[in-house]
Amino acid sequence: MQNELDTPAFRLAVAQFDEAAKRMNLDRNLHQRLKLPQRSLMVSIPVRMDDGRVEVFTGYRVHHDMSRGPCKGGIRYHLGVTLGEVAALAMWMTWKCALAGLPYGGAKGGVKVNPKSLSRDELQRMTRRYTAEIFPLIGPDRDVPAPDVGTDSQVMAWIMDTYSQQVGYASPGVVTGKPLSIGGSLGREDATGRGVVDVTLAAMKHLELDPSQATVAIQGFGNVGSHTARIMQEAGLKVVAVSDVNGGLYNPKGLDIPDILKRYREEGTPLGKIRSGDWITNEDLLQLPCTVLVPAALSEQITGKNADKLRCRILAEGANGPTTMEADAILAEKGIFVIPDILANSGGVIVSYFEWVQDAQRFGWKSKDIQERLHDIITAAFARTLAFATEHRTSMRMAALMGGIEKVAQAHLHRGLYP
Ligand SMILES: NC(=O)C1=CN([C@@H]2O[C@H](COP(=O)(O)OP(=O)(O)OC[C@H]3O[C@@H](n4cnc5c(N)ncnc54)[C@H](O)[C@@H]3O)[C@@H](O)[C@H]2O)C=CC1
Ligand SMILES: O=C(O)CCC(=O)C(=O)O
Repeated sequence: MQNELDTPAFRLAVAQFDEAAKRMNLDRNLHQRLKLPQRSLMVSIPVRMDDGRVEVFTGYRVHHDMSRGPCKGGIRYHLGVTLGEVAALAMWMTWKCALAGLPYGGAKGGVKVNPKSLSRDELQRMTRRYTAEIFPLIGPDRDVPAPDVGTDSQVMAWIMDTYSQQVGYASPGVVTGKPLSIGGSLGREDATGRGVVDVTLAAMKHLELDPSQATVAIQGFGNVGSHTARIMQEAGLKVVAVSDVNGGLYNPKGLDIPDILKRYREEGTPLGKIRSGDWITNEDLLQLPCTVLVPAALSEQITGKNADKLRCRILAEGANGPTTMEADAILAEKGIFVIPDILANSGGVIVSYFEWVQDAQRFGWKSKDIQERLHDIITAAFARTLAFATEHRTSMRMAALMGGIEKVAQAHLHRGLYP
């Protein structure tokens, strides 16, 4: 298995973990165990295509660690999906859930596919077959998937339906990020973006920066990027750049985000045809002068090659694993304040937790309560991480990782597994 795990994302996750484990003097046996997934399932997914052919897709579901509770983590549909990437994302989920104090372990899933190349019927058939193949691993008390890159509430609804058919009753708690009609939660759709804004505002307060004078550039305009843009603007910051896979728009005077959202999301107009700013590449976007840079697309975007060119004051990592370790060292030298992924983007899984609790309670919470509880949990995690980083003179990333790993280590210790 180790050869198949050997991908850039997995190497990054393990290198971060090794560094944190060394600093905290983590038990050697536990270190060896947590370097690898607890279990990984690789599945073949035969799908009848609309033209009658059968195409076989490859999918994965990985459980990194379940010492603290059921596993939790999204499902990614993307051509770049590999076992190593899914395993890295699962490891990050373990630390993320522990850091936020959620009673979960870490998991992730994925299918190597471009979902945009499938018809809606093909996508539904593929999702149902993938669910049937990973059925032995998932369940409300076992492993609870959610949306990630290339998946959304509709995909979660198909998973919930397929799982429910198998067990013979409606089981809303098997996934989060569902439509409201089948047990979804208010506020889950924009939760990751809302959390990014909550921690960005906390960082600005710490750095004594005025939000009304701040500019924001956001790479990625999907679930995380688009809601981050809207909520940043609602909070009084000026969003000067947004992008998707094809490139982005830049306007130093500020973009009209509600108008862009309406045309891009509701009318399907490509970003390049919305003339409210200059057209720039994704590489250009990362190098714009701005107060806050939010990578909200894929991993390893900020590397040893471009980190020196960043001109932001705060890097708020909406994406998972957007920054390599080499880049981290350069950003530290430049004095860029990094809010690491497992903290910055934890709003999604925090509200997923609320959804799972509401499903178990069969009782829906108000939007106001969800936003307040999200704010309380994520800003408390930010404050703990900042206090630890300051006291131990370490980076925010190492402080966040050590905070999460420590809770996982305690769970292993109390359960009598290690040392
Ligand atoms: N959806 C969620 O609740 C959470 C997502 N995340 C992370 O946030 C990131 C984005 O996820 P979502 O917004 O859910 O995905 P999404 O599929 O909704 O959107 C992805 C966006 O990234 C863009 N993109 C893809 N490749 C790109 C590239 N090479 N350069 C620039 N842009 C590119 C796409 O065009 C799209 O706008 C991922 O790293 C994901 O793991 C983290 C926590 C929760
Ligand atoms: O909402 C969830 O359960 C997980 C979201 C996710 O995949 C992530 O935080 O990376």
